[in-house]
Amino acid sequence: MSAPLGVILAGGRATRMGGGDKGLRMVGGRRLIDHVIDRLGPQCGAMAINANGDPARLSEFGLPVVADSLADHPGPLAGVLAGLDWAAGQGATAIVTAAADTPFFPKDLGARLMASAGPSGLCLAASPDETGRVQRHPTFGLWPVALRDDLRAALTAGLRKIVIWTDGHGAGQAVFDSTPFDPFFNVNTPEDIAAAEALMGAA
Ligand SMILES: Nc1nc2c(ncn2[C@@H]2O[C@H](COP(=O)(O)OP(=O)(O)OP(=O)(O)O)[C@@H](O)[C@H]2O)c(=O)[nH]1
Repeated sequence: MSAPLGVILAGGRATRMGGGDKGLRMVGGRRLIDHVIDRLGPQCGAMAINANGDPARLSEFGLPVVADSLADHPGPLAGVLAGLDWAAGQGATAIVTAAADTPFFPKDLGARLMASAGPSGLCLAASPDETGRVQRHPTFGLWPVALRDDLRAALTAGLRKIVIWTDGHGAGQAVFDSTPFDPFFNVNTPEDIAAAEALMGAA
């Protein structure tokens, strides 16, 4: 199987950050999306960024910027669908998604998702939280292009919660270690930027 394509989910309103594009925030002297590109690039074929609004503001990364294909559908699932539509146009069979606000996600994300995929080819990443309970991270997943019309129909019918759809398709789960810190730590607030910079040396 050829390597999946990579899609960086960079939509959303970033209300906890005070608005704007979270992916353009500086962490350790670089934009969050730069960190994500560095991690995802070696794990996939071509990459694209998904975001709403004017794509020109994200053109500096030199990657295609794909807008959500379903207007007015809040949440990252619309971004996953837009990524699948883009990948279909490239003749690809699957995408790996990564959130633009998560600078330390695992360097073996794509390989582990592929190794743990369910029969439909779907897989989500997960990691234990501070209580030891395994939490899924639905913005980090392996998504087969063959399911895009099914996803489009579900979203059009009002689906909001990713895991309802992935559970319905027997998605696999790749569980990553959370020590010394959770690699899916994401930057939501200005305080999280400081926390990410403190972690930078350890990542
Ligand atoms: N395409 C798309 N992606 C989204 C949307 N909402 C959130 N995301 C992505 O989903 C991931 C998690 O986003 P959140 O932090 O929960 O939401 P947010 O809107 O970015 O931030 P808050 O407003 O502070 O909750 C990030 O990668 C976002 O870029 C959306 O409406 N469309």
